[in-house]
Parts: sequence; C-alpha cells; structure tokens
Amino acid sequence: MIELKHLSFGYEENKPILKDISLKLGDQGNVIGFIGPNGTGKSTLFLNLVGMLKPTSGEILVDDQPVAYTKKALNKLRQKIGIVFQNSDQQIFYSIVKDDIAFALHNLNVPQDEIDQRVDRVLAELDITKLKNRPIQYLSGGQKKRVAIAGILVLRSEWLLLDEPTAGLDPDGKHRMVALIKQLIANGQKIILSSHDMDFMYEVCDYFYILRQGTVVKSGKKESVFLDEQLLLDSKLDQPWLVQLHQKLHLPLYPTKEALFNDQVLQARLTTNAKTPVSLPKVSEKTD
Ligand SMILES: Nc1ncnc2c1ncn2[C@@H]1O[C@H](COP(=O)(O)OP(=O)(O)OP(=O)(O)O)[C@@H](O)[C@H]1O
Repeated sequence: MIELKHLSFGYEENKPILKDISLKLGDQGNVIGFIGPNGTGKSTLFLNLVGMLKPTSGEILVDDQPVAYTKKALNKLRQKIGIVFQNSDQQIFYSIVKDDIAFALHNLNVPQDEIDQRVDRVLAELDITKLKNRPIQYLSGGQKKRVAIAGILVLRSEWLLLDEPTAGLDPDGKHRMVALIKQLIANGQKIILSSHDMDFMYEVCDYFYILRQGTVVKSGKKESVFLDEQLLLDSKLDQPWLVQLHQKLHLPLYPTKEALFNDQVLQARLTTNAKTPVSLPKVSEKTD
C-alpha cells in the first residue's frame, strides 16, 4: 500500500506544483491511472512516489512506513517501486542493451549467473531477445522504451510506475505497448500509469485519479469518472470514444473495444437495421 498524506511539492518556493494530495494506492485494483493535461504534475507526482523528489510538506508511507530519504532506504524503496520515465534516454546509461538491463542488478550485488538468467527472462517476456547485444544508439523509440521497461522489470518490484508509456509511439508501437501492459497486468503486476491518452487509460486501468493543476479533482472507477463530461472538459480532457458511444448513441458502456465488437446482440440489431430500406430526404433540384 502506498499512502500520500497531504502531499505538496514545488520546485521553487511559494510555487506549488502538487497541492495537498491525500490518497491510498493499493486497494482499488492492480492498475491505477493518473490522468491530466500537460503540465498538471503527473511526472512530478511519480518522482515523489519513488523518492527522487522530496515532498515540500506532507509525507508518503509505503506499507505503513514513512519514506526515508537516506541512500540505503531509497535503494530499498526502488526495489519496491520501479519507475519508467516518459523519456527513455533519461533512463538508459549503457551502450549495449543487455548491459543496461543488468545495470541495477549489479548495483544490488546480485550474483552474475542470476543476473544472466533474469536478463534473458525479461528479454523473452518483452519479446526483445533479438536486441540483447544491440547498441542502444541503433534502437527505435519503441525499442528503447521496451529496454527501459526491461531494466525495471528485472528488479521484480511490487509496483511499476509507467509515465506516459505510449507518448511518441506510432500506431504499431502503441498497439505493442498496450499489449505488453495488458500482458504484465495478466501476470499480476501492480501498475501505476500516467497519461492523457484517454482511450488507452479507459481500457487498461481499474481506478482513476483526474489531476488538474496539481490537485485531484475526481477519483473513482470508469463509470463515475468518465461519464462526467463537464469535469473532463474543465480538465481539458476528451471522453474516451467508448464512453461517447454510450452517452450519445445509448449503447451499453463497453469496457473495451473487443467487448463492443464481440457483442452478438448489437451485431444482430445492426444487421436487421441494415436490411431495412432507409428513405432519404429528396434533394431539391437547383433552378437557375
Ligand atoms: N525540474 C523542474 N524545475 C522547475 N519546474 C519544473 C520542473 N519539472 C517540471 N516543472 C514544472 O512543473 C509543472 C508540472 O510538470 P510535470 O512534468 O510534472 O507535468 P505532467 O503532468 O507530467 O506534464 P506532461 O503531460 O507534459 O508530461 C510544469 O509547470 C513544469 O513546467
């Protein structure tokens, strides 16, 4: 359980970015989403969660213990909560893929044969075994992101924080990233995501926090958070398309697009309607 108690944070004095946030992460499901427009403080919050930034006031408790900011305590914390940054270049230090993934394990004095096993396993899990000996500089953005995730997964931390995991990826890269996250979720990995990609968040998360200018303006499950169109508009966010279909065309609220496309009852109704001739309004002829 990660608990934030009246957490505030500012990079500069008297300019708070995060304002009095209190919440508990861990009892609402395994996949938690923080949603908010650019600059609202999502990355700043994540950096506070892993102890890379220290709250200006308030505190963070992990499993009921306040986070301590000594080197030893922070190393321990990072084995519990791993973070994958939005920009993979901030995370990758070595020039060869396998060395970069093994980096943190060397720091923790894990024996070499166990490091080799863990690296091979994570490469296979992320379907990037062929990249093992590749120089990082020759990787695409999507491949770098996978290597950055591998470098954290190899630590087997309880929580995985993914900051904007689909940012900058092309449609194929995005599909592959969504599939990977779904696979991690199916394996029981606890994940905290940040994004303003509403369709993606709607489909993968169990519970949501909407952030606006550093405060949580709403939290809850899909049904309560996404049906509030005005709240999303005020927060400069779009409604997910599945929610729009529900609210504007009165279709059921499907949790995923697969659920929509596999709905036999809906398909039968649409097929019947398609066979009914539709009388189109007459277009009046133009006279000069
Ligand atoms: N190192 C820093 N020093 C000073 N201000 C910063 C620093 N990093 C971020 N900020 C400011 O803090 C605010 C929140 O930024 P943050 O990156 O946390 O937002 P975000 O919600 O993650 O945005 P995005 O969706 O664009 O990644 C912004 O106004 C940003 O300019």
